[in-house]
Order: sequence, then structure tokens, then C-alpha cells
Amino acid sequence: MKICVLPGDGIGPEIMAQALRVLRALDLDFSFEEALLGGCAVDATGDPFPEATRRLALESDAVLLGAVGGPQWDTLPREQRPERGLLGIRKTLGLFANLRPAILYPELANASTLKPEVVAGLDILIVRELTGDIYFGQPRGIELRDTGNGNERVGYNTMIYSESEIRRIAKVAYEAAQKRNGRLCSVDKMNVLECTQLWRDIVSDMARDYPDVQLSHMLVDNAAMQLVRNPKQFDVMVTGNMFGDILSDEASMLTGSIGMLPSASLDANNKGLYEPSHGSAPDIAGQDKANPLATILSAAMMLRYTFAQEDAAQRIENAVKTVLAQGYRTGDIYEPGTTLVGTRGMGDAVLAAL
Ligand SMILES: NC(=O)C1=CN([C@@H]2O[C@H](COP(=O)(O)OP(=O)(O)OC[C@H]3O[C@@H](n4cnc5c(N)ncnc54)[C@H](O)[C@@H]3O)[C@@H](O)[C@H]2O)C=CC1
Ligand SMILES: CC(C)CC(=O)C(=O)O
Ligand SMILES: [Mg+2]
Repeated sequence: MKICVLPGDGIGPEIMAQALRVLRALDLDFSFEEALLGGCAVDATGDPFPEATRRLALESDAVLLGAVGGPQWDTLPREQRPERGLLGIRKTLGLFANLRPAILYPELANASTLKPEVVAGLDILIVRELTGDIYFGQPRGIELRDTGNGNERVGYNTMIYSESEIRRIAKVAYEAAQKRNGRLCSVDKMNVLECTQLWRDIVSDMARDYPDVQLSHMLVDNAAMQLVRNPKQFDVMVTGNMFGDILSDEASMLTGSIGMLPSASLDANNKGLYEPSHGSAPDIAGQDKANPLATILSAAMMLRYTFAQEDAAQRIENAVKTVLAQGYRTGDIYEPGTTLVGTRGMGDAVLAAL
């Protein structure tokens, strides 16, 4: 089995190194091949998603990604931005279903900025549509227009979903809810946006095919509030690309840190790209401070979803539970009385606990 490894930028290479150590220690039949994506690819080739990376990703069984982006690339033309590379690989591989589980490990109840009783036992799955919405919709741009206030620049994007795009992500979410606690909350902004009115209509229509799932709807502004007011009311949440991007970062803080939130991005056949939900964290890059657990847990998701190696996935997840119980903490989840470790030190601890 071939895994395409894309360390990316910022903390990407540091956290990826630890995930690879853990995967190699499992002694499974995997080969790893590295390629460039994001800012490092721009620097080397001028293209954030070079052809060689595209070929390797397409011919591999799964892709493991660190993170891309950083301030040094922020002034480049939009098509050369590192994030364009990320959107490009998601679209090329047809990765429409992004699963972001927000689970609070009991040992981290005090690491959350919310009261322990609000988050204790938290286990939410956010299902985010990943290849549509305003992130991909056309037309988009910045151009000069006569707005009535003279000729001035206007910026615009298009929020767009087709019926089939909504159906396929809703199916993933309904089926996930069936395997969990049977509750699905669909998040939209149908009171303002036609695009999400269609979203709500289709998700509602599909409910009759899933009589064992209890469907509810919530407007996204209320959902953002409810996530911090009473997050345990949620089981599975399904939403579009942009709302899911925002709500999953919010949910990550319920788990103690964004450094704890893994993700799987899947196509229709469970081929996938696995990456932490966070970005390249330029503020701590190269300092051995980043929490590698989201990436290590993303590797566990890869074993589960793409390779159906449930035992190996659980071995990694149990090792993470063990190191947290042993009191090892990177800076983002540190609290007095625990042992502060760096990125590599956390990797050492997970390896020892495997
Ligand atoms: N999937 C990806 O590759 C993503 C890339 N980005 C890119 O990353 C760059 C930085 O974006 P930001 O908005 O700052 O978001 P970010 O997620 O990189 O960082 C936000 C905050 O969380 C902290 N943080 C993130 N991951 C951490 C970890 N593993 N351990 C400890 N602390 C961690 C950072 O230090 C920072 O204070 C930008 O260029 C952005 O476009 C942002 C999100 C996702
Ligand atoms: C380029 C962005 C869409 C990446 C991001 O923030 C994410 O996927 O969470
Ligand atoms: Mg994001």
C-alpha cells in the first residue's frame, strides 16, 4: 500500500515526522513517498500543486498531509497561494466528505476554555462538505465596477450547491448518525441564502430514508452559539464547506486545542486524504512546540477508513489516551502538574505507549 506524504509548510514537517514514526512502528505493509504541496511547492516549482504531486496523489492509496500556508506567501497572486494547492488536491481527488471528530479526552477536561461540566464526555462528529460552496463557486473575483459611488473595486464570490452535491454529503452524514447515536443536525442559513434553502429541502427530503435518524435543523449563527453553550446536545452535524470550516475550528477548542482535532477527507470509495484540522501555525513553526496529536490521530483515521485496519487505528488511539493519562502535554494543552513536552517528545511518548 502506497501513502503519499505531503508535509507542507510551517509546523507541517514537524508534526508529519511524528505521525510517520508512529505509522512505521506499526510495521504494516506501507510504503511512503513524499511530495510538495503548498508554499514549499511554490518556492520549488512556482505551482502550489505541481503535476508530480498530482500524479503521486492519484496513484497512491491514501494521502497524509501536514498543513500549508504562511505569511511569506500571502502577497502572491491568488492562483499561486499555498491554500489553492490544498483546494486543488481536494477537488482533484474528489474528496467531498470531510469528517472532523471533536472528542474530549477526559484528561483534557481542564485544558478546554469551557467549564469541565460543559464539555465532559463530548463526542461530536462534524461532517463538512469539502469540494463545493463558496470556496469553489464561480464567478469570483475582484474587479472595477461603477457602483453608484463611482468606479471602485468590488470583491465577489458565489455560494453554490447542486442537488447531487447536497445529497451525497447528506448520505454520508445520515449513515454516520446511524452508526453513532442516531441524531443529525443540519446547519444552514436558509433564512437568508437560497443556496442553503435548497440544502435544507434536500436534507429534509432524505429523512424518510433514514427513519432511525432523528433530524434537526439549525441556523449557523445559532449553531455557533450552541456549540459553546451546550455542545453535548450534538451527535453528528452536517454542513457546507465554509460553515463547516468555521464550526470545526470552534469545536476544536471544546477538546482543549485545535492541535487535538484530526480529519479525514473522503471520496465516494473511501480513498482519502488525512490531515489535522489546523493550519501551518507559523507563530510556532520550527520551535518543537506544535502538538502532533491531531496528525497522529489523522493517521489512525487513515488506517480505519481507507485501509479498514481497525485494530491498528485503535492501537494509535489507545496510545494517545495513554500518553494523556501519563500526563504528557504540549504547550497548547499544558496545565500545571502535567509534564511539558515538545513535538518530538510527544511523538516519543506515543511510540512508547503503542
Ligand atoms: N489545512 C491547512 O493546511 C490549513 C492551512 N491554513 C493556513 O495556515 C496558516 C496559518 O493560519 P492560522 O489562521 O494562523 O491558523 P492555524 O490553525 O495555523 O493557527 C491558529 C492558532 O492555533 C495554533 N495551533 C495550530 N495548530 C497547532 C498545533 N498543532 N499545536 C499547537 N498550536 C497549534 C497556532 O499556533 C495559532 O496560534 C495560514 O496561511 C492559513 O491559510 C489554515 C487552516 C488550514
Ligand atoms: C484553505 C482552507 C480552506 C483550509 C482550512 O481552513 C480547512 O480546511 O480547515
Ligand atoms: Mg479551517
